[in-house]
Amino acid sequence: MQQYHHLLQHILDNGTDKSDRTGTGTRSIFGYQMRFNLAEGFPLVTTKKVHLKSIIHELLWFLKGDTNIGYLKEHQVKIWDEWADENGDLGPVYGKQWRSWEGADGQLYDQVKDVIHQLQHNPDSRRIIISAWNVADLPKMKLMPCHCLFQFYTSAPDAVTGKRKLSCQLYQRSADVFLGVPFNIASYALLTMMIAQVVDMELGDFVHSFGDVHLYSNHFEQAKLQLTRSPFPLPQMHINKNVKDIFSFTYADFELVNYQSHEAIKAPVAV
Ligand SMILES: Nc1nc(=O)c2c([nH]1)NC[C@@H]1CN(c3ccc(C(=O)N[C@@H](CCC(=O)O)C(=O)O)cc3)CN21
Ligand SMILES: O=c1ccn([C@H]2C[C@H](O)[C@@H](COP(=O)(O)O)O2)c(=O)[nH]1
Repeated sequence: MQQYHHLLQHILDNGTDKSDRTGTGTRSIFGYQMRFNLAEGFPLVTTKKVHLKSIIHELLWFLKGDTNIGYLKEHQVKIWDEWADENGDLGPVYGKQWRSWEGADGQLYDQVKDVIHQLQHNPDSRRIIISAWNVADLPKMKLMPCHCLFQFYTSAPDAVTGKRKLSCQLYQRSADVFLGVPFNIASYALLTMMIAQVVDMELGDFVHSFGDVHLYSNHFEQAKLQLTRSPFPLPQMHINKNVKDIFSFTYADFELVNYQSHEAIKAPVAV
C-alpha cells in the first residue's frame, strides 16, 4: 500500500491549509489518482489496523438499497451514527441511488442490476456507470455522496482462457484521507471482486480518482506516525465461490487471510 503512503506524504508536503464545512480545518489538494492491481492482493492498509467488518457490512447495506442505520447498528457498525436522524434515517443516500434512483416520471432504476446486465451482454460498452450524484435528491441527503460515480471497464478476452479482466474506476469528489480513504479503497476493491465473480471475469485494476482530497488538521499527528511504519505484504480476500448473484452475498461469504498490520491509530471524525 505504498500508494496510500505516497498520498499522505504528498498532502502533508504540498497541500494548502484551508477551512471546511465541519469547521475542523484541512490540508488539501485537488486532483489525484491511485491504481491497485486487484490480482496482487486485497488493498487493505496495513500500517494501521483497519476495521474490515464495518467496511463489509456498509457495502452489503448499500447493495440492499438500505438508507437507515438500523442494519448497521444490528451489526455494531457505528460509522454512520453521527449523520442519522432520530429514526436512523439518512435520506436518499447511496443505497437508494444505487438500487432505486427515481426518474422524473417516478420510474425506479436499479443501477447495480443494470451494470451486471451490461457486463454480461455488452462488456465493451463505455457506459457502464453507477452514479450516486442525484442532483434533485441532494437537499434531502444527510450527507451528499463523497464517492459519487464509478465506471466499469473490461479488457479484451484472454487468448487462452477467453476471460476478460474487470476494472473499476471511482471518482470521489471529497476524501478524508486518514479515516475515509482506507475504507473507500477496500470497499470498492471488494465490490469489484464480487461483481467479477458474478459475471465470471478475472480481476483487473481499481483506479481511485479524487477531487478535494484532504487531511483534517486533527489527523496530522496520526498521519505522521503512520508514515513512520513500513507496510506489510497485502492480505488476500477469499470469497465464497458459490455466490453468483450480487444481491445474495452475506457477511459469512468473506474471509480475509494473511492480514498482518500495525496497531490501530485513533482519530476523531469530523461531522
Ligand atoms: N469526516 C468524515 N470522514 C469520513 O470518512 C466519512 C464521513 N465524514 N461521513 C460519512 C462516512 C462515514 N465514514 C467513516 C466514519 C468513521 C470512520 C472511523 O471512525 N473509522 C475508525 C474506526 C472505525 C470502526 O471501528 O469501525 C478507524 O480507525 O478507521 C470511518 C469511516 C466514511 N465517511
Ligand atoms: O465514504 C466517504 C464519505 C465521506 N468522506 C469524507 C470526505 C469529507 O471529509 C466528508 C464529507 O464532507 P463534505 O463537506 O460533504 O465534502 O466525509 C470520505 O472520505 N469517504
